[in-house]
Amino acid sequence: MSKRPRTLDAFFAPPPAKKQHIDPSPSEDGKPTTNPPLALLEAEQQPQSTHPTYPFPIPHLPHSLTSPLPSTPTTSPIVMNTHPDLDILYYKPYLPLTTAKTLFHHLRRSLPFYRVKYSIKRGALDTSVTTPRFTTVFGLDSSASFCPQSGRLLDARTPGKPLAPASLLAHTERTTGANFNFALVNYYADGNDSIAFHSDSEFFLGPNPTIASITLGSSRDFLLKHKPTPSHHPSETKAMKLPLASGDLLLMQGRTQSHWLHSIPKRKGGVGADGAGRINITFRRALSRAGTENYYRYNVGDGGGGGGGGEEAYKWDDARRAMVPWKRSGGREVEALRDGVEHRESFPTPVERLE
Ligand SMILES: O=C(O)CCC(=O)C(=O)O
Ligand SMILES: [Fe+2]
Repeated sequence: MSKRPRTLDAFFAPPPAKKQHIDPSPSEDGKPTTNPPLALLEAEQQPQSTHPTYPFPIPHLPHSLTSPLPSTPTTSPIVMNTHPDLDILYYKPYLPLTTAKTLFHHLRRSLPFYRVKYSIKRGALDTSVTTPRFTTVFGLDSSASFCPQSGRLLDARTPGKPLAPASLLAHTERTTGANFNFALVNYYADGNDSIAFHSDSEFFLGPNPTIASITLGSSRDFLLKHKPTPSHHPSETKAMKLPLASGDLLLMQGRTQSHWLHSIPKRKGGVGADGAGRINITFRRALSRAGTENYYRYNVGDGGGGGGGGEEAYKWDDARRAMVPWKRSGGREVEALRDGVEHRESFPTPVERLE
């Protein structure tokens, strides 16, 4: 077992040693291309990372995915700052199309996802909510680390290692000038999967957080509207629509989270024309342990970094072309889950999201 706490870096970092090289197949014009099947094949041959609380082995990104990320951004962003309080940079595209496609298939195939169930108070009533999309999360706030033996979260007094520089994360940090320590991953399998209007203005992200949001796979509409104001500004009622496409990056910053709401509405007609689902990665920076606990609770459920257990994991099944419940095995997982039960009770009241 690894002695090093492995979180975001374990997934996004390139593997430590290049064991073998598979030449990418040439395209018609003779230039090498990143070919998805080859890249996936390559991924299967990479050493796998482990994480004591995650707790499944996860393949590293294939080299063919890390090498095409240039050291400087290739496109200038569209600046969206003429509406009140809106401060968005829209990189369209941010990743080359073939890279985005390969990354989509790699992530969908490799990651365990969850459909987290939780309860919220509506008036006096406890209402049970099932998140209407698949989610998972990687990362730790800057005050926390994982104990590799027990899977517990350790507090600030325990020396934790900073996240290692990693390919997609580092590229996004270089592009945006921001620093991140979390990646939330959403998978919208079809048009019924969605996220309701909300803002990511959680206190543990600090005031005016910067959030980088990457789209992979199918396009989906992203709606933005201003939060209610005393003057009933028109942007409260007429939502702005951005058709986010594979490889796009949206950087939300400044007063965007404190003053605007965003959503991915359900879409009639199921999946997009390309027949695939959509993966969304958001990079964020949590400033306190409350961030770690909240993100794991709401994106992995009680099987995640905070301990607990019981949330069902799903994995992509190539033959059935669907997410199917994943039957896990292995002693380490059971140990982490058992260990987490008592720890779960020490959670602070989580920040709730309305679906
Ligand atoms: O899928 C998206 O583009 C948005 C996801 C989102 O808003 C969130 O996870 O907070
Ligand atoms: Fe959001």
